[in-house]
Amino acid sequence: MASPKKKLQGLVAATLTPMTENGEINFSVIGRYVDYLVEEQGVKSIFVNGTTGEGLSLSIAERRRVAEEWVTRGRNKLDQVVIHVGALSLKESQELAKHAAEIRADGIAVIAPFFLKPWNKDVLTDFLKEVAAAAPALPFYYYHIPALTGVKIRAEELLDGIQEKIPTFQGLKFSDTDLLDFGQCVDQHRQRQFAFLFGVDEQLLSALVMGATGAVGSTYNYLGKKTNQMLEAFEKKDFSSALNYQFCIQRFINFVVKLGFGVSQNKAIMTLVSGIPMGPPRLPLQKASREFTDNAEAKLKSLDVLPFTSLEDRDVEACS
Ligand SMILES: CC(=O)N[C@@H]([C@@H](O)[C@H](O)[C@H](O)CO)[C@@H](O)CC(=O)C(=O)O
Repeated sequence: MASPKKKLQGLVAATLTPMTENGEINFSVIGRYVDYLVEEQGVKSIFVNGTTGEGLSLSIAERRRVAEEWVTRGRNKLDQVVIHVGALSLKESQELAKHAAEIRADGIAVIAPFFLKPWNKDVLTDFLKEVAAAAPALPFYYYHIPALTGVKIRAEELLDGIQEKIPTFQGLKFSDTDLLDFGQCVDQHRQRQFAFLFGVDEQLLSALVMGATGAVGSTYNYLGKKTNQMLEAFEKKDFSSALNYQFCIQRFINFVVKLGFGVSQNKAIMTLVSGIPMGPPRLPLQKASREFTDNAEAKLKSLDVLPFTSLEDRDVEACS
């Protein structure tokens, strides 16, 4: 059975895939991106080629190169690099899983195939098992994101007996708001040392209470430091501070969600906060508007989350 160097825990940034203005992948900034995550956000693990990374919008050749670049640039700097290898084609998924093992990534994750869909737990498990078998030495994570895949098989149901079928199964990345399902996954498998990684950043505190062992998300690219403060407060059982941090994060996410928030907007915010150009997203996504970026910047300043916020910019919203 695969055993990771150590359990995947804490914050895991779902990385964006930087692109040039003409839509090619901008590999040249990935080294800077790694340093930024580690040094400025205190985030030491990453999840590559997922939703935020537009993994399903990249060609297989691009996905391989992106994975390679993150693994290479992250060596001796990052704790863990998990590669999302989900694809509609089982063969492509297996090729990516094998490749992740060859480049010595720390783990692989897979979403449910979402065009011709598995309609029950056993079929989904069979698909995941075939992918996992292509990388028998790598920890395997199931990436549950029913709102995007349309595959509504409950994670609790899927986890039942999964390690008997997929010996490398190591954990769950749960990008859904159903805390009953999430809580039952934790409750029923606590003794197995699985990683339970929550994927709804604005609700992380509730998931921590349920037993989440870590979190994978888009906003940890630029709100990692703030979210780490929440994790520290939670760890110290300072629930009132933890709640303040969560509310602060929620104020920002709630604000941008109302403006329309997704991968494109995450790219614009990350560019603004880190100074590293993320470029536009790939079609069918469209670049965030200037108006969106200006509004997001003003909100971040009012919450005192931007490194360049001056004291005069602070208002009563600021959360420490
Ligand atoms: C649907 C979606 O993109 N969810 C994000 C969240 O981080 C999300 O952006 C955040 O909670 C704000 O709603 C992550 O779960 C996605 C993710 O981890 C990934 O990119 O693989």
